[in-house]
Amino acid sequence: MRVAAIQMNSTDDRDRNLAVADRLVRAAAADGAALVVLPEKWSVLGTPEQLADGAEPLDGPAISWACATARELGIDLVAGSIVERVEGREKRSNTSVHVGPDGEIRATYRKVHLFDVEVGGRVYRESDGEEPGEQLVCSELTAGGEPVSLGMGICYDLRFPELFRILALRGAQVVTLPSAFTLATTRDHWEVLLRARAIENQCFMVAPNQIGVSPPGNRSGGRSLIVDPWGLVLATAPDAETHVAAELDLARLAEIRARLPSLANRRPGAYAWPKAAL
Ligand SMILES: O=C(O)CNC(=O)[C@H](CS)NC(=O)CCC(=O)C(=O)O
Repeated sequence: MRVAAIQMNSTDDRDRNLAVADRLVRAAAADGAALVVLPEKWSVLGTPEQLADGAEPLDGPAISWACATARELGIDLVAGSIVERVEGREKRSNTSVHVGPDGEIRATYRKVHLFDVEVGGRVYRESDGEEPGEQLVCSELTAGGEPVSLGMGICYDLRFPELFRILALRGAQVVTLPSAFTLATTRDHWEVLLRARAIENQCFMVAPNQIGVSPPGNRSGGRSLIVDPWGLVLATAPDAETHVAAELDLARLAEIRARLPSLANRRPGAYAWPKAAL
């Protein structure tokens, strides 16, 4: 199965972002990708006010475009994450949407771990405007007539290995991680964490990142990556708005899990912390 990660420099200009996404998703499909993944907040990225203004429901312009485009191109499209406005709720969600080749929404995952962090001289308080999701999500797609289990994470989730372990135990073979990782943490943590999650859970990681400056001057680090279950980097994006693609060999995944059965060798019975220590 050929997959692609789309790297973007999204801004608060939704029309501009949709036009770039449209061009890059079409290029990825023309390059043979059957699964294409957009980055975090690809449709609108900006100040908290701009994010609030750019929020939309799942039948708004961004996901409507994603459904029509996935159907037209006959691809599975993980429409990164968008800032989702939910009827009857004050705060928004950071929501990743899997659309199938028939243009139907297959799964939605709302980011569980929100980014309330000081890094690179800036303060991020994602929870001011957004509400965390309360459940982990695996979706499914079909490649060469075989079902493929798709685990869904978003950006800062990458720092919580338990999320990926649980997705792997539920059967995830390919994990998508749309991101807007900061420049500082892309430099020092991004590749290490992605390769670790791939190695320890023996799954493919498809991780498109934002690149460059977005309002009000936040910097994202690019280096969108596709990693295999042995931890090898199959593709890295250069510093540009572009797509990168790689062929995922699912037979290799099965072989790695059979020969180095660390998932099967877990000892959950020994992991219960002694009650006396709590
Ligand atoms: O940067 C922006 O403008 C927008 N960023 C985002 O939307 C999100 C939430 S603020 N970024 C992350 O989760 C970064 C995680 C991260 O960078 C890490 O864990 O190191």
